Amino acid sequence: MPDLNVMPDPSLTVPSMPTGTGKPLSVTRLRKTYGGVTAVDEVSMEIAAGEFVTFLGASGSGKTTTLMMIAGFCEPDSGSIVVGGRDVTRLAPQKRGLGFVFQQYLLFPHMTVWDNVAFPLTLRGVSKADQRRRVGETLEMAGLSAMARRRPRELSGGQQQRVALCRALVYRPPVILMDEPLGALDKKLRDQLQTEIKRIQQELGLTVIYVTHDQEEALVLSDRIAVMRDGRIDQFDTPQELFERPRTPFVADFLGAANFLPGRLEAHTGEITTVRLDSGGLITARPQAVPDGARVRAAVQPGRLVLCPPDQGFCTGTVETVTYVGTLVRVTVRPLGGADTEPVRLELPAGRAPSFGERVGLTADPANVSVFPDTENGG
Ligand SMILES: Nc1ncnc2c1ncn2[C@@H]1O[C@H](COP(=O)(O)OP(=O)(O)OP(=O)(O)O)[C@@H](O)[C@H]1O
Repeated sequence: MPDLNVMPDPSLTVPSMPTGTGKPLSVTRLRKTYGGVTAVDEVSMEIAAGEFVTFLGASGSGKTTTLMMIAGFCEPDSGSIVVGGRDVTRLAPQKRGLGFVFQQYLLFPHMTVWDNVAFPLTLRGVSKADQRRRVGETLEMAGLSAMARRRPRELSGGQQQRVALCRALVYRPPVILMDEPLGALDKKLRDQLQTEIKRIQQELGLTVIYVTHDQEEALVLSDRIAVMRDGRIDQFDTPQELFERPRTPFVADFLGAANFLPGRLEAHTGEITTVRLDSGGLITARPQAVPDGARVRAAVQPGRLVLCPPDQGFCTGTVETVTYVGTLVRVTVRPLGGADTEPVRLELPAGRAPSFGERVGLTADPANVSVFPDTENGG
């Protein structure tokens, strides 16, 4: 039974946090080396107030180092960080006023949920009355009001992570930094908390910088994603742009496990680029600044390919595998003839699945086909 004397007055728990609390953040030519390793290499980005930005990349691509420099836990070799117009590059972490949520919840085990969430306010000398109001409304927003008197060990992993989120939100930082905050949770809980994080971020207009190596998570949460590789940003764009207009083969592959079809650039006509594939067919793509005759790779996501009658698309082949994954079906097609016999991967609605062994044609809207120089093969 909770001690009702210390429970917040319900009249004070009506959510009243102002929206639009987030501030813009700009990072200019941030660089960090460790011995001979360049962890972060001249990273620059402008993040708008209220934007949800994710650093996405493989292990070792520099995501955490970039975030830690923004947080102030890691000193950059050069470059600057400006939050809401204030240069914070040389400030100690606690002077930057940013919020953090990490994979490890780092809650105080001996304190109740309420006290854990109130802690940043106590540190900042916020009055008791204000603390009650802010902690109350923050817990309510995260659906934790009923657990205010529990200690962390009496909570599930997901609930503990929500408490950690509340603790970061309670003092309304202008920017919240999150490093794989859902990394330790199972898939179902991750999905649930993703929705909650997004809801709270939108409700409050928070600026969030989020680190993950999980592309699905990045796509669900982000207004924009910075795809990182070897300490640099390959592309910083909306999820849609990254999918539809990947600027590098790495982005095309990392986001959508693209098919890369080797060939030679045949012609540019108006808004269309034509590539003669090694498998014999012609594929049309978005215009690209690649010279005629160059070796190229035409990239197309499995979900952007469409079946057509044999001999009518850019490729004709035989259905090699058909795998149902929920409402989708994954299909591989082995192209007939030509030098290129790599199977092509498709993702189709389950109702449109072809049969094993069927002969099919493949086509794609040119707007969904990217062309990249094939640097390994003379492009
Ligand atoms: N304290 C350190 N000392 C030496 N090298 C480091 C240090 N921290 C990071 N690095 C190196 O810097 C590079 C970038 O590391 P970082 O942790 O930023 O990558 P990441 O993308 O966050 O990876 P992960 O997803 O595995 O956390 C890696 O090559 C890493 O080994």
